[in-house]
Amino acid sequence: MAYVPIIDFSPFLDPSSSPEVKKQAALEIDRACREVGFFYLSNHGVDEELRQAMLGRARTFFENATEEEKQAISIKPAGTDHGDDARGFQKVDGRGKGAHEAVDFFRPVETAGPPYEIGQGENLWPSTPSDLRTVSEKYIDALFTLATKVVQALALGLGVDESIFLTRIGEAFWNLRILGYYPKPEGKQAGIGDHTDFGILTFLLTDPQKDSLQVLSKDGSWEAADPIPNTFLCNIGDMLSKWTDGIYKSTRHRVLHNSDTMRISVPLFFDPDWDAVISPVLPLDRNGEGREDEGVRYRDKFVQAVKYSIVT
Ligand SMILES: O=C(O)CCC(=O)C(=O)O
Ligand SMILES: [Fe+2]
Repeated sequence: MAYVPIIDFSPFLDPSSSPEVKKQAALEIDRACREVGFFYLSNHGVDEELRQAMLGRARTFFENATEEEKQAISIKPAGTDHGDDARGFQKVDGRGKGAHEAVDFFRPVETAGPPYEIGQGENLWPSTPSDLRTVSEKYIDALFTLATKVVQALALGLGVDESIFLTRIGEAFWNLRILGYYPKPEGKQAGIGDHTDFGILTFLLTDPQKDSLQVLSKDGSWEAADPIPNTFLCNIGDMLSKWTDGIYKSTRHRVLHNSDTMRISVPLFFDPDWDAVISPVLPLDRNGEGREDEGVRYRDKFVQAVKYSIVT
């Protein structure tokens, strides 16, 4: 029995499903969030052709982009030139953590720059492949629709008024990342060091390779989270953990990639609005108003994440 549960999301997409059926599915998600922090979502409504197009474009980038092109779109320090410390290409050499290459794109933020503050610059789209941007934008749109529905399902499972969540994700800050794990980098481990994601929910799309991603279980063992066809692997980020006063866990995970083939993955991080303040909505006797004094402004969390390089 796999450690991470599979959740059938169709009750939330089928307009004819009864409130009881929806509630049942919401409670299944709730349980996965409390106990594991990860779940596979099946029957999620995102077109398989679009998912494969997204994955395929990411692979084309890592297989074909030249070093010059990677250099041209590499992340530059905020405040200099057009840099913002966050958007663009990076080669992570590992140093005991895990070697990989990544390109990060973020929701555009209204900004006065250049020069730009952290995270507030322009996306640096590569020209290989030439339609990476159009495919990504279509993919992000589809994921946005899905993520909003998942957040509604979370509210239902928690018994919280969904507007508390929806008013803070109307312009949710997203981060689309394309990742390439090259096989057997010399003297290094291909992968990503263990970490938690820091937003609300991550929707992971990967190629079919197994034995790469691992999830830390409650009893301290690392459990495989291998891809399951036609599903998204979803996990909880720190902001959702904060929102639920730690009842939902942002679970640590890592990638150790040892095969001879390059592995491609595409996480979409779905985060709160850039300026949203996230404070605990639980327990419910607080009327879901949250404790503003304990609130975290998402953009401050983001800046901190970039500064201390938890943007892995
Ligand atoms: O590549 C993966 O499977 C996971 C990537 C990940 O955890 C991340 O980028 O935060
Ligand atoms: Fe992650």
